[in-house]
Amino acid sequence: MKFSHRLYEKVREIWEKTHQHPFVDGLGKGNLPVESFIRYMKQDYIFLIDYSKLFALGAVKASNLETMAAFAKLLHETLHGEMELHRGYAAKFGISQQQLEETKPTPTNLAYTRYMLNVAQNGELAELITALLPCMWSYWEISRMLANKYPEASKHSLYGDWIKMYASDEFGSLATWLIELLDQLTEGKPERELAALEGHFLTASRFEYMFWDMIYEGEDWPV
Ligand SMILES: Cc1ncc(CN)c(N)n1
Repeated sequence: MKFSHRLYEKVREIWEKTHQHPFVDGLGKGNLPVESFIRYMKQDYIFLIDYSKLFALGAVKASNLETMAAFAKLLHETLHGEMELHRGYAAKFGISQQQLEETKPTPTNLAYTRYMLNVAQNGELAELITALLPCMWSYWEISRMLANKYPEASKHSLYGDWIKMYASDEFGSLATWLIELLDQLTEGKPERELAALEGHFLTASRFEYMFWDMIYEGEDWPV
């Protein structure tokens, strides 16, 4: 069995629960309150600033030019493709780029990005990938699931662009490239190392669920 299949099985229940989360469902149904989406978009923008750095670290840890170039492409696509989606939404809501950048992270947002950056800085390339992969892979899954479940979802005047971007073949091909690289890197690795990688994938999948939930519940610092 490919290691990515093992990872998928490990987190299947968490991802299914994520698919049913009212925030995610509201994106598909189109009835998510706009204030929740604005809060998400601002938190996600600063999340992506840190997330981009993981790709830069991936280029540092890559062992060949082809892999370096692919991480550089992922970095570019995140800064200029994915984050452009957020800047476009912000402009619609009258939020400036500076206001976006000055958003203060919630506890869950900060904990999630610090966790991934810590793994990326201290671990080898396979660890970096398992920590960042639920982010890309689960968004690709969620958006395709929503597009199938709610055929009108990708035409929604507000949330349609979000669904189209994450369900796109371009986004999917970046996620698939990472999955395939991880499968190559883990071939023949001892069980002790595979279990540690599985642990990163599980933790990041839990954080993905928590990210949706903290927006929905309006999490903030208690003091
Ligand atoms: C929290 C989160 N997770 C995943 C993605 C998809 N890159 C995102 N934009 N934000």
